[in-house]
Amino acid sequence: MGIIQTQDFGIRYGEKVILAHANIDVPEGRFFAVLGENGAGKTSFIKALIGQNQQINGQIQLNTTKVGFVPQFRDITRDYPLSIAEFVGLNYNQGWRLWLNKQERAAVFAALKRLDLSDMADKRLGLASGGQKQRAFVAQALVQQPDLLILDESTASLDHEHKVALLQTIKQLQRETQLTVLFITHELKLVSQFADGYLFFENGHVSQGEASELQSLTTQITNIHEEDEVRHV
Ligand SMILES: Nc1ncnc2c1ncn2[C@@H]1O[C@H](COP(=O)(O)OP(=O)(O)OP(=O)(O)O)[C@@H](O)[C@H]1O
Repeated sequence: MGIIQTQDFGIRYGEKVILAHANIDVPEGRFFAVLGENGAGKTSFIKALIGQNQQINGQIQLNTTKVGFVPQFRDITRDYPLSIAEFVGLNYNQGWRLWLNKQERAAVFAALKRLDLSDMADKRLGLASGGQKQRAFVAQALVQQPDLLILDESTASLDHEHKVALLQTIKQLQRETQLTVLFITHELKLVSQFADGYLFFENGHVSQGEASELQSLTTQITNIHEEDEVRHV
């Protein structure tokens, strides 16, 4: 049984149809790229999946309650007061508890270690580099050992070297812990080196495919963009 399954699933906002007749089945333990143009419906779909979008029809099933989500935008300015470890530990904090128990602390440090942040656990997050911040965001999402990790454009603001490093870490995690990863991105060429499947949102539909098809999808989409650019000259 797949970890994510939909049957004749759709999303509409009023009269506007975002997605229709979606039938997908994402197997457990895989790394899936979530692709599509701006406004194609990727975020709407993810929100529906985690129960934050009720403007839906048909069936959508998520076969786990343990989901880690790394959102696209985080407002972490230089004066943000928490250390990286405290920030990662916020996953346990419901706004009323100031300290963690022994087990929770151990889970925080395990997540920091996974993301190679042990040496900078006490560094203030506001002063961390872009790459370190992204790793802290992922560590926070991992603390409660999710079965499904969803990342929304986590590599968008990083330079190439840090993009690759973050993807390598996530790939290793997925392989070693049987985590299912949904990686929302516009960086097709980059993610095609790591993903073993994809969901592609386009014109109100979603298609699902294997890693072997990602290369041709990349070429197809790149060609469309190049044609558009030529037309606009
Ligand atoms: N709550 C809402 N009410 C009405 N329209 C919405 C709502 N949320 C999103 N939309 C619209 O639905 C469409 C799909 O948006 P969505 O954010 O899901 O796309 P996306 O593929 O995630 O885009 P991006 O890559 O830019 O993040 C867009 O046209 C957007 O303006």
